[in-house]
Amino acid sequence: MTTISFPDHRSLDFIGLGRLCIDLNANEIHRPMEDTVTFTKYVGGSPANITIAMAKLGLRTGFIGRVSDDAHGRFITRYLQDAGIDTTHVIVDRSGSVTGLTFTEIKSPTDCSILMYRDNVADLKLEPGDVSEDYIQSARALLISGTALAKSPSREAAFKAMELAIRHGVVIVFDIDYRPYTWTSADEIGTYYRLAAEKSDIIMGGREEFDLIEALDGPLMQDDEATAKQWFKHRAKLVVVKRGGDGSTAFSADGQKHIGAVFPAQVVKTFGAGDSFAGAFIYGLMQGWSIDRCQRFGSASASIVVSSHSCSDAMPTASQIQERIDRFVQQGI
Ligand SMILES: Nc1ncnc2c1ncn2[C@@H]1O[C@H](COP(=O)(O)OP(=O)(O)OP(=O)(O)O)[C@@H](O)[C@H]1O
Ligand SMILES: O=C(O)C[C@@H](O)[C@H](O)C(=O)CO
Repeated sequence: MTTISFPDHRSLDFIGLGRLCIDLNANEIHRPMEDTVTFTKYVGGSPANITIAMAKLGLRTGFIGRVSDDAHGRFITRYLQDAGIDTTHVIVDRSGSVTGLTFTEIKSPTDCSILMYRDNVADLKLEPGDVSEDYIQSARALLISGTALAKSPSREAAFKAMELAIRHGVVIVFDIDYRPYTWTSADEIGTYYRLAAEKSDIIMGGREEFDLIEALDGPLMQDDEATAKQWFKHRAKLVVVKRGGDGSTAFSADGQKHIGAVFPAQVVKTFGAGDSFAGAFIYGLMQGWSIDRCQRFGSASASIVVSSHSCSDAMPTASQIQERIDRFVQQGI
């Protein structure tokens, strides 16, 4: 079994890098956003959600990012601190930037969409000088979310963080996290995502996200096995293809394929599944669990979060996840 070897004797388990935003989730659901009057505010941003998930699971976490110099930035920083996440490298951006906003529309449990306001956002103002070698070196794992590659100087900051992580044996988790905003062309997307994927130990994404970054490889791709082989040529030890309500497939470099099942849920909204899955899955890897157990843990976590109104707030503890697994085992699922 391919296990991921995380370095020991580090002061942090996990550092997230990139998007620190705000989710505004519709309160009046089962209708189009035009008919929504009120929203509930949560911390958002995929890397923030995943880091919050890791903190809720009891890991020692930190974050490298920029927040806006206003009440939204202060809200985010305070929330991270309250969650036990180190914010010594969360920087207040003083260029007049704003916090990215994600409005969510919940038309039905299976028809959800997000509307993102991302002009002049603070998270993409992250600079290479914000990335400290000592800080990177203090972690067992570093999460890079693909949207951090969408624009300079965040792009260069992310690549610097990856180079430092490689230098110091920090495991790089690359969540493709494709969001169409900010990117200018398919070639730009392919170029930077591929460069990042080639440096990463663990790559996670949806089938369509892998197709997007593998476009250069032509029609041969769109096949999970081919995708895994493609990235095993580089540094990857684990490639996870997420397929929504159809579960996930994890490929390990030793040639094994692991099918992850889905835990039934009373779905409120579908988004947040990937971030909760990722947090619990990586947590399991850091415990030295088998990949099958990590997938179960990730799927159970996702089933909790898709049954909730929020993403970040709803991230569960390890006992909550295990309780859900135990309940389904007792029910023979
Ligand atoms: N409707 C659902 N019910 C239960 N579990 C789900 C559901 N949708 C997704 N999951 C679980 O979450 C995992 C990841 O979901 P998905 O593939 O949607 O990730 P994603 O596209 O990154 O999600 P997000 O919408 O957060 O970006 C799946 O492999 C599955 O285990
Ligand atoms: O990643 C984003 O910017 C949006 C998230 O905050 C939101 O919770 C979501 O869509 C998670 O999948």
